[in-house]
Amino acid sequence: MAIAISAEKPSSVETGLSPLSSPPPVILTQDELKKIAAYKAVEFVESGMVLGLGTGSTAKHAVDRIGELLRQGKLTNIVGIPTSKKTHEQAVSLGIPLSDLDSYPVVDLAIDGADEVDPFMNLVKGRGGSLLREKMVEGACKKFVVIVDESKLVPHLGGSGLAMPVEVVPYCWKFTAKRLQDLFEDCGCVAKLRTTGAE
Ligand SMILES: O=C[C@H](O)[C@H](O)[C@H](O)COP(=O)(O)O
Repeated sequence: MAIAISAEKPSSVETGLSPLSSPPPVILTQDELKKIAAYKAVEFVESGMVLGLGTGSTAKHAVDRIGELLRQGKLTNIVGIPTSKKTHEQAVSLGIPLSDLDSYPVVDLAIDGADEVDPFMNLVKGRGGSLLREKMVEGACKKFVVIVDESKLVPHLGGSGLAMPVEVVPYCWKFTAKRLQDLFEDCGCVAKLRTTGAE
């Protein structure tokens, strides 16, 4: 089951009041919108759950919130299964108890961001480099809550015009990149190795 939660910028409202008496418009940053959506998603979390912890700048807010609720004693007995090394480190720093799919092959709820969401809730994920682990953890969950801000909503997958993530094994990656590029050469796609810093 997949649920998408998105936060949209409020549209301006005509009030008929003079500009002097109108409150200033609330302008939320993209990060604030991500945080609002992430906090909403965490409302699905219940004590005792095994949770898939997503990766990325949106999921980070959800993991922060889960850590906060655990610290406050509002959530108890949670087991987190992180979808990346980065999320693992964040969860450890917040004191969230962690495990893996070997010990917990069924995940009650996973919360993660996405790169694109189409009107049918199909997703592009993995642009942050965590595609494989996300697929493993989120493929094992009973409920999947996807948190996105309005910039991720597209009329069709690929609609953002940004790179489509494909995870490959390191062995002969140039060979694989060439094969991939050849598949889509009619569209002028270029296969590029995603790098992080010097890696
Ligand atoms: O590999 C990364 C994940 O799929 C992320 O959930 C996705 O890239 C969205 O990341 P962000 O919330 O930073 O836009």
